[in-house]
Amino acid sequence: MNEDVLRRLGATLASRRHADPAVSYTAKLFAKGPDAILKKIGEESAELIMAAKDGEADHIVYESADLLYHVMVLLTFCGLSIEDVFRELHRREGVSGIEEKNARTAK
Ligand SMILES: N=c1c2ncn([C@@H]3O[C@H](COP(=O)(O)OP(=O)(O)OP(=O)(O)O)[C@@H](O)[C@H]3O)c2ncn1[C@@H]1O[C@H](COP(=O)(O)O)[C@@H](O)[C@H]1O
Repeated sequence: MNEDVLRRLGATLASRRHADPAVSYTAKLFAKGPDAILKKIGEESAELIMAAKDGEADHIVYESADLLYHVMVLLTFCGLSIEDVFRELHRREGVSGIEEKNARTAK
């Protein structure tokens, strides 16, 4: 569970890079290219916002999973992995939100 499920999903998505778009939704997205993946992220974000407005827990979880999946597809397409995101989240663990905000505005 936890990080492992995202690692396994990442490995599955990487294996879809050269898969048949007729049998893999991920391969279909890869074949369509970055604009199609970004469009899906926009749509899924909007669906999550609507679910949150409705306030039904199962729906929020369902739409969050859809969005996470599409973000994972984007990371894979960009040659990145969830490990890169984990590293960034681990870096932030020891930093308060205000410190992080100050560091960003100083850039
Ligand atoms: N987690 C997911 C996942 N979440 C969402 N989706 C797809 O994303 C779609 C999002 O649905 P929408 O509601 O936006 O609408 P839709 O009309 O179905 O999608 P579009 O045709 O509009 O793009 C779903 O219908 C699924 O096809 C996913 N597809 C795959 N996975 C994982 O990826 C693995 C590999 O999948 P394939 O590449 O299909 O083998 C699977 O085993 C799963 O673990």
